[in-house]
Amino acid sequence: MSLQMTEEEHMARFMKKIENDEKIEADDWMPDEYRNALIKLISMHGISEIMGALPEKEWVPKAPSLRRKLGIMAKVQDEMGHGQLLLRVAEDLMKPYGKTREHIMRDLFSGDLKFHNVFHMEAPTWGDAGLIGWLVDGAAIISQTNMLGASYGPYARALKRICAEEVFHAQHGEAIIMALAEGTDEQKALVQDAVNRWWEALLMFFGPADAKTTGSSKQDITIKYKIRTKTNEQLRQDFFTKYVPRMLSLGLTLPDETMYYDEEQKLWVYKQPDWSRFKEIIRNNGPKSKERLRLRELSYDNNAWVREALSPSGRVG
Ligand SMILES: CC(C)(COP(=O)(O)OP(=O)(O)OC[C@H]1O[C@@H](n2cnc3c(N)ncnc32)[C@H](O)[C@@H]1OP(=O)(O)O)[C@@H](O)C(=O)NCCC(=O)NCCSC(=O)Cc1ccccc1
Repeated sequence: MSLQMTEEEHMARFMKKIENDEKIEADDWMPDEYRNALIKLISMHGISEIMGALPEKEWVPKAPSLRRKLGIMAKVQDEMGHGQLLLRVAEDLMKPYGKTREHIMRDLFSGDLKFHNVFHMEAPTWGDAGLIGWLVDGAAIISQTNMLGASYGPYARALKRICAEEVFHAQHGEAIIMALAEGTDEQKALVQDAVNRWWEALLMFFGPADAKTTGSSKQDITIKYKIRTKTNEQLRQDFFTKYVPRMLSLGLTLPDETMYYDEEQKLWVYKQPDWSRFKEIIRNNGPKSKERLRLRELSYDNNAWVREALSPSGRVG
């Protein structure tokens, strides 16, 4: 019967499901606009988790104690796991286009698929390693809980597990930052320097407020289809509300002297980051973009034999 339905009837039924908060599953009919928005969002999210493992991976051999080494090693492993989980979700969506995870990886190497701005940045000290866990994972929790009720079932279910693990990651980061913030002057300075270095990248984390910066924005589409509920700017404001008081209570100085909370508007007023720099960074012209992409590509090629052995046509042993 469903084969005889017209495109309009399919669309009406689909929108009814969205309105009723029913989940859309991988094999259900969906409009191209919905599928393409999900592919873009989930492949970018998945690949960012994988690229996101690299800055902290640099700190595994240099962690200051065995306990910290085990903690950061487990986190790196978790992030790679999140990436794999999400790439599987994206792969299912790309089936009608005959594309696989291999294509996502190739798109990353060719520059066609962008990864998250924060993972193009340097992490030169142990303060940066702690700050990534505390504030980058903290920002990730805010953006991802915004999609826990996503209309696309496979993504919502993957996010449930991912968010639960991200909470551990944020606690791991917070523990590192608290230890440094209660330490010597030199240790306190490590945290402040890391905050100064990461502030702009953290503002950029949630994306530009509207399409003026990048020329396109899928916020309207993702909100219309109930993939997310809040806009990029609302998420950024939530981040300030949660973390600015915590940063101040640790004795940290905000790198933006002009920032304040406007009681009337119920909004944080802050200095905009340099959005032209954001565009450059996500075009793989950030401080660590090329080096991390090279590393990713090298390990992808070195491990080709594993994928080959596991493929149905591959030989094992
Ligand atoms: C909220 C936002 C980030 C941005 O909302 P959107 O609806 O996409 O905004 P909009 O359409 O207005 O953007 C216009 C254009 O700009 C692009 N663009 C925007 N922002 C960024 C950006 N920040 N970086 C780079 N590009 C960005 C966007 O793609 C689009 O490109 P186009 O012009 O179409 O080519 C959304 O993508 C999201 O929720 N992602 C899922 C969660 C996720 O990715 N989490 C992070 C990683 S996991 C993590 O952190 C855990 C972890 C921690 C530690 C270590 C390891 C792992």
